[in-house]
Amino acid sequence: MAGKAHQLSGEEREQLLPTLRSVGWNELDGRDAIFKEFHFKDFNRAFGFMTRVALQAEKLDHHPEWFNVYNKVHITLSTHECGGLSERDINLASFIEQVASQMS
Ligand SMILES: C[C@H](O)[C@H](O)[C@H]1CNC2=NC(N)=NC(=O)C2=N1
Repeated sequence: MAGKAHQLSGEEREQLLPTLRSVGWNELDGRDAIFKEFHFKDFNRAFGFMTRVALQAEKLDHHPEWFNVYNKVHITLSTHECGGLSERDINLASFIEQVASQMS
């Protein structure tokens, strides 16, 4: 991905996070990252969702930390390069929302 990621400023967070908060993303305690739990009808839907997200993550060279069991997918987003939240996480979260809305 082009350019170096920078950790979001307070002002950038005020601008970018409310939309994601309104659809269930929360900031973690003790770590500069965002988290959301997704629930699907069954494993096929959950894994289909993960497959689509994985292909985009690879394209963006920005990858989720995630956990799956059956129909549940827990996702944490953070940027290692800058040690916290960057615009890359916001962009990936927005893509993830688009995919989830098409899968559930
Ligand atoms: C070398 C490679 O470009 C980096 O390790 C990328 C890969 N995927 C990544 N994913 C996430 N979530 N954060 C990163 O900083 C990151 N960096």
